[in-house]
Amino acid sequence: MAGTGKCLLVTGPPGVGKTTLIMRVFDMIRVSNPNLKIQGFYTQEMRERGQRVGFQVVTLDGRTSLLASSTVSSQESMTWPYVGKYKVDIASFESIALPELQVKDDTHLFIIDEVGKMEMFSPSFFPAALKVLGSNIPLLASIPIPKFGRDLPGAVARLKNQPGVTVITLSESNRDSMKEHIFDVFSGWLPKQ
Ligand SMILES: Nc1ncnc2c1ncn2[C@@H]1O[C@H](COP(=O)(O)OP(=O)(O)OP(=O)(O)O)[C@@H](O)[C@H]1O
Repeated sequence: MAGTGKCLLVTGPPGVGKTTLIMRVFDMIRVSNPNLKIQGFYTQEMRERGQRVGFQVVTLDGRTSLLASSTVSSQESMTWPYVGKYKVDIASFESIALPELQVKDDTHLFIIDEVGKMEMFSPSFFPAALKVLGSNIPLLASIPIPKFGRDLPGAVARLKNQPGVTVITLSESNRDSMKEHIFDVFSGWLPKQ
């Protein structure tokens, strides 16, 4: 790994606003220069009748795929790993996330929300994220801090320690000012219109 990455890593407890922040910054960047080629995905809750029933991955151009579900009961899902009450559909996640992490000559920015426990069940995901980091293409990513202070998986902790990675810890009091700060940092890294 060359360690030349231009990466901001947003961390914070569940629900503090990581996805919201990243999507707001994404919108600001897109408006500032609509010609940028931005790859990546964000992770979104799935709700039915007010209850959370799973998570899906959404690409930045709006395609969706299942990440994990508490209601799936097919034969196929018998072997899927559990995180809490959710079964992780690794194949579905990989089908949409891995192509987004392909480093291409004309990519300006990667967004990965999030590098979490469910995503880490894919053996190909973390190596792909490290490749993005080593590509010197700017990267905005999020990593959750687990609720009960358990250690992050080793690989995730490693990402935080890569050279070129700046960690931003989000709280309710700094999340609005961080939006401007992160946008400013990326504006300095990205081509102007
Ligand atoms: N700056 C903000 N002002 C007001 N509400 C916010 C803000 N950021 C997030 N929220 C609200 O907080 C809730 C959680 O936000 P979000 O999903 O972005 O958090 P998260 O840190 O990504 O959560 P998770 O770790 O579970 O993925 C949402 O309902 C969102 O509308």
